[in-house]
Amino acid sequence: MQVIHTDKAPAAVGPYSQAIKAGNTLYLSGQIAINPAEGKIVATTIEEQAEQCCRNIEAVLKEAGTDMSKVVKTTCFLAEIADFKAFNEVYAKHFISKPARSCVAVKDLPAGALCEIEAIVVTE
Ligand SMILES: CC(=[NH2+])C(=O)[O-]
Repeated sequence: MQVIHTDKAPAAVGPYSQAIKAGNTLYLSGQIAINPAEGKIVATTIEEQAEQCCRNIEAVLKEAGTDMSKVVKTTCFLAEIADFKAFNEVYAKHFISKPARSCVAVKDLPAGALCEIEAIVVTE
């Protein structure tokens, strides 16, 4: 088991790692729209927050030596299901390979985030 950490993605806001590699599978913790340089959520709209989540995921994947094309499954959490369409438009620009996905609306997300994305990657 290998812990993945990069300063180019936000530090965890709780007791978890940014990602854990176990065998040829990489499990990414959920990313909310924390800007790693600021250490807080700066983005205000769902589009901006979705973009920051994707950038954070890309940074963790890069640290692990992989990329978005290897993501096999994501789980997406929205604070408002009304954001589904706008969220999808940003998400689709990053997850071009269309991994399997579940997307649900939840009551609240950490730090008042509007969205959170977690991902599973199978490496070679
Ligand atoms: C943001 C997140 N991944 C957590 O578990 O709080």
